[in-house]
Amino acid sequence: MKTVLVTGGAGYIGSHCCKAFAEAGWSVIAYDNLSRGWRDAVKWGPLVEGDICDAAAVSAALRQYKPDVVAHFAAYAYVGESVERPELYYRNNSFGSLVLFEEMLKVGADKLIFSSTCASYGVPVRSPIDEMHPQSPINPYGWSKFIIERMVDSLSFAHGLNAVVLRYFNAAGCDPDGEIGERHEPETHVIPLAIEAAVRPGRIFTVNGTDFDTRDGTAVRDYVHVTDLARAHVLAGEKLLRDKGVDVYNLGTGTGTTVKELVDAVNRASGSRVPVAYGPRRAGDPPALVAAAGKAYRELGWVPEQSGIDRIVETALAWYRSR
Ligand SMILES: NC(=O)c1ccc[n+]([C@@H]2O[C@H](COP(=O)([O-])OP(=O)(O)OC[C@H]3O[C@@H](n4cnc5c(N)ncnc54)[C@H](O)[C@@H]3O)[C@@H](O)[C@H]2O)c1
Ligand SMILES: O=c1ccn([C@@H]2O[C@H](COP(=O)(O)OP(=O)(O)O[C@H]3O[C@H](CO)[C@@H](O)[C@H](O)[C@H]3O)[C@@H](O)[C@H]2O)c(=O)[nH]1
Repeated sequence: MKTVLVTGGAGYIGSHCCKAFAEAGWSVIAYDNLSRGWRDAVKWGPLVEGDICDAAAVSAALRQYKPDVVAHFAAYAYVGESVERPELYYRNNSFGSLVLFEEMLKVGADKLIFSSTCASYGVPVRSPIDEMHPQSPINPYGWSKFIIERMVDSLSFAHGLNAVVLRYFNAAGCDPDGEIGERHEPETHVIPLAIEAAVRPGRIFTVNGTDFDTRDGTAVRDYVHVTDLARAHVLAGEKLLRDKGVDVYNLGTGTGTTVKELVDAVNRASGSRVPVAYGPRRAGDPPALVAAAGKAYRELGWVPEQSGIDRIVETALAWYRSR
């Protein structure tokens, strides 16, 4: 049986990946400091409570569990917060990743799956965005991830680190079995906030910006179901067991959805109307991010199966109601 150590395994995407790896027959260890994760989201193996910035704790976990693959999700991931407090992002994400990678190399753990982001592209110069698109982030979160990607390249060249870098577009939806879901505190993500406004009396959903150069003036994102993302990690893990080097894949669907279209989808799924207000753009938000993900389809054999916007909203709403 192969073992994967999942940093950030108590978080939203990390916990869904723990489930996918366990279902594929892997032994799963979650490594998380619970700063933004949830103890009860760790259900498919032990939780090691530790910080990626703590070299001794990382080293102890690697030595104890000897993972075949490390899947590295642990990070802060709010675009808006990163604009206000960039130092948090460079320390926790960029420095923390360096500590993790150094400790991995010291113990000979040389296979990494890294959670990168379409936020590393910045404002696209062409769309859909393929992996060769220039990376020029417009927020510190995107830069913190860009820096980690460059570290991965350099450590691969110098020390033989092998990696699959996955640039996710917008993770969305929840486990269709309802075992885990999207939980951020504070919640800043568009789908849970729109659902909350639809379901809880008195809540109003604010559209951030109506003057983007998009089909209805609101921002376009490529929403991809978290369960589809999770499956891509298992395929990436299997690839790492076969191949050496560094490979980069976009994970998205190729279909963009505007904020207004999302609100329509939440209206359809919930049977009520989201009360909407219109506000200014949020700092650091690109107008449109849509993936060209053909490389992942071709090379990993990954096909998104649950990423239609209605299915995403349906699973997110079911999770919300179950709580
Ligand atoms: N949510 C998205 O749409 C999206 C898109 C692209 C990339 N990503 C990336 O995917 C990863 C997971 O995102 P998420 O939405 O699940 O976030 P999340 O906040 O739900 O999960 C992150 C987890 O990492 C843990 N963590 C943070 N700092 C840590 C540290 N120093 N040491 C140990 N654990 C730490 C948190 O406690 C949390 O459980 C992140 O790397 C994020 O940048 C997310
Ligand atoms: O109440 C809200 C919340 C969000 N939005 C807008 O909806 C879009 C999507 O926002 P959000 O759900 O916060 O996602 P992103 O800001 O795109 O960031 C997510 O997706 C990125 C990839 O695009 C990841 O890297 C980040 O970690 C993840 O938080 C943006 O235009 C937001 O301004 C609103 O209009 N109203």
